[in-house]
Amino acid sequence: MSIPGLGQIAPPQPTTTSTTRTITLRPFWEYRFEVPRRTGPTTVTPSTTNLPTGTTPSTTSATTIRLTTGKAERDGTELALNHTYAFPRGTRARILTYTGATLEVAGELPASERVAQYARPEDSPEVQVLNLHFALQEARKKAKERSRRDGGRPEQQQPPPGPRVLICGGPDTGKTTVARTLTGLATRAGGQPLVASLDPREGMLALPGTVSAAVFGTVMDVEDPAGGFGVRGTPSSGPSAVPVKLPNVYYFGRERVEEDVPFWRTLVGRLGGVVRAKMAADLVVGESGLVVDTPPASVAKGDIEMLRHAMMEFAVNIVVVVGSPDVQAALQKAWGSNKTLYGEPITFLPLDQSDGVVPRDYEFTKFTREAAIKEYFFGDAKRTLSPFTQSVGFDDLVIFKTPDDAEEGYDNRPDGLERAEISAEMSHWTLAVMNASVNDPLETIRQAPVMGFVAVADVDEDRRRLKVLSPVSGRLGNRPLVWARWPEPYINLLG
Ligand SMILES: Nc1ncnc2c1ncn2[C@@H]1O[C@H](COP(=O)(O)OP(=O)(O)OP(=O)(O)O)[C@@H](O)[C@H]1O
Repeated sequence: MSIPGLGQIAPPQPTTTSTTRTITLRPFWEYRFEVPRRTGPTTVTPSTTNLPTGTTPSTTSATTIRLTTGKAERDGTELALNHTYAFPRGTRARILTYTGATLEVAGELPASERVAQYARPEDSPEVQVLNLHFALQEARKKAKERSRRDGGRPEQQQPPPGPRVLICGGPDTGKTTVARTLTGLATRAGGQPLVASLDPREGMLALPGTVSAAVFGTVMDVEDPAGGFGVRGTPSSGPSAVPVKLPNVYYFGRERVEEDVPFWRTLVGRLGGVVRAKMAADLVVGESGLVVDTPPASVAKGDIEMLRHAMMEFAVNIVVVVGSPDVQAALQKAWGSNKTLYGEPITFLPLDQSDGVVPRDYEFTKFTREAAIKEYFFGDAKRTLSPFTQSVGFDDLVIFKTPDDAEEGYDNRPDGLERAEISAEMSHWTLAVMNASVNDPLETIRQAPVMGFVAVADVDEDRRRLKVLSPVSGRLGNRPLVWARWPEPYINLLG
């Protein structure tokens, strides 16, 4: 991927080698790959696979995959036959087939690749996910029957909506992949499920540091490094490969929930309200239900209470615990005998962790975070966006910041914001533009939905002016901006 104006993305190297290979997948086999993060020599991890060799020079800067026969999908979203999909740098993904398929893999050699082979379909961890999907489809069918039969009742007696599923488990167990797959499969079956992401490290359809929810009523972008949950799925000033989703986004501004548990709980409460309203307002959305992706949980760290809070706010009636029996046991003990606000029992389902899940290290998550920020402002290889650059006087902007943790009394401050003095320290940070007025109480501003993000390209303290990049044009002065602690300013966007 090479985006004009971004100095830190290395240009394609003419010396890069590529292979054009044919990969044959039997039913339930998966082709797993990672596109290199940088250009340069790459090595392929040897494996017990049917990966052929054969090298031809190429300048293509991404790995491409074409489905040439059969049917295959990426996390629930089908690949079109004979369409060439280009996967950008840093993509880690798998292409799975239920019935057998042939893929043509070309372009840059993946940094690692293997074919996961299963002697019998039931050996694949995906069978459990598929069975769960079918069970959810049954529940959606019943919700539809109920809402057609009892939908006209007064609000308090409304029937329960479709299944509300919370996906949880330890770190790197494949939670987001399961959430994405269930969403893709539901959308493919004609549903319009709501999806909520409560993990601020990832940021669904938004920059990292946020929690968000959106209706997934249309197909997801197979080429998105985040498999359809990334920033390219959100409205922008450019065209989009697939219809965009309209997320409700709240800015947490920190990496981990434990850094400010009360504020995370507040935002989850707000998101829960949005989700309940959307389910009540739209029959198809209500019947399709909800999928909630959660931050990694550890019993030792006391995260059970965090999950319990999310279960309550979203009236969850199915809890899927991926690869973490201890989390399941603790949740069931704490919450197993409770009922949802619709009076339904709560079902706990264990799922095996797929052996394909790759733990992500610091460098990888930093790369994906940077890539998401760049993509938000500049687009991707297929869709170049031109961010609007404006020079603004210090006195024309109202910026608030979260005070340092060390500050006295911080824990007791209900608003958690203070007016920021603009300084060179703000250079290269992204700021959230809040859907509030600069005159609103600080608490209201901090909990307001996010309209979008801007990046501070430069601060000229002598002239008291800032250079600000925004995805669209428009005056910023009447909207409060929030400068939080995360994501940190790794990159100079104007290079
Ligand atoms: N079957 C698979 N084949 C190949 N890669 C996979 C597979 N399942 C998951 N991955 C990859 O493993 C990584 C971790 O998966 P995922 O994000 O689903 O885990 P998670 O439990 O949500 O992580 P976290 O604890 O950080 O929230 C991702 O890069 C994902 O694309």
